[in-house]
Amino acid sequence: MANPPEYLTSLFTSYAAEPAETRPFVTLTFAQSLDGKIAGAGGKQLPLSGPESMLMTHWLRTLHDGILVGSGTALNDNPQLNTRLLPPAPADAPDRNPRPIIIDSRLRLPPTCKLLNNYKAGTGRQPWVVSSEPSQRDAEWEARRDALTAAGARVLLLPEHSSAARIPALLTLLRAEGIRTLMVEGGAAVISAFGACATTCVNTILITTAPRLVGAAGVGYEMPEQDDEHGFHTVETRLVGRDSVVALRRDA
Ligand SMILES: NC(=O)C1=CN([C@@H]2O[C@H](COP(=O)(O)OP(=O)(O)OC[C@H]3O[C@@H](n4cnc5c(N)ncnc54)[C@H](O)[C@@H]3O)[C@@H](O)[C@H]2O)C=CC1
Ligand SMILES: Nc1nc(O)c(N)c(N[C@@H]2O[C@H](COP(=O)(O)O)[C@@H](O)[C@H]2O)n1
Repeated sequence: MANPPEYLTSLFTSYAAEPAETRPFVTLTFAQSLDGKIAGAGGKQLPLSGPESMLMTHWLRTLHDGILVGSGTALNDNPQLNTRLLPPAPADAPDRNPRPIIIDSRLRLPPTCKLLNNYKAGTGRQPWVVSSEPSQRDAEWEARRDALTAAGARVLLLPEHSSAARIPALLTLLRAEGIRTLMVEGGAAVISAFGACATTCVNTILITTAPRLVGAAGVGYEMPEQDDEHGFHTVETRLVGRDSVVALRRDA
């Protein structure tokens, strides 16, 4: 298959061509177990998606300008967030990899991480690391900022906000930097933060559910109760390999 499956492109064609001026279109997406866990005990990274739905996730990545994870995921999983599972594209085709974006208030991302190594090797876009300038001079934060910049990252600064205002401010910043479509992959704190403002900040929620149980010690996430009148409605339900994929869209 040389292009994303039609059921994925059709989720976005109706609106992603005309992004709002002030915020990107946001797709919140992750894989979970039947009992709603996204990782194992102690945050152990789990291969929840089967090969077919993992491939789908890589196609989904091609449909977004940016791919965002929190620093917890970046540290725990050392992810690549690229499209390496896809069949090779023609040499003259545009880069299909989305821009990796890490929310990292304390700048904990290691300069030796795979995202920066891939960028240096030409197999990934330059990672953007979004932080907030400390309220007082902080030599450690400055040293980490300088080390990340020297390793190739771009550090973007978000003004300090209350926790409820941070996601809207982040989206405004990313849209001003040219991100029109944003795929949010996790982890638990980031999913919960986007979930809390989903009715204004998220356009599509796409959840892959794998047929396994992780148990109570696994890592879960929080979502607010869905409001039938103003909430999301189901636009896709399908089996992808052994996993079920459900997509919800927020009413315009
Ligand atoms: N199954 C799946 O699809 C996925 C699973 N995971 C799993 O999730 C776990 C990591 O989750 P967490 O530890 O919760 O880390 P996280 O990836 O959610 O990152 C938490 C960090 O993100 C930043 N952050 C979060 N919310 C913010 C907000 N509202 N404003 C500003 N900054 C904010 C902060 O720096 C915070 O320390 C790992 O076990 C990983 O394997 C991660 C991604 C996808
Ligand atoms: N779709 C999906 N299925 C799973 O089973 C997963 N564990 C994840 N995790 C997310 O993907 C990131 C890893 O990406 P790379 O393979 O390194 O490109 C991981 O950090 C999570 O964000 N996703």
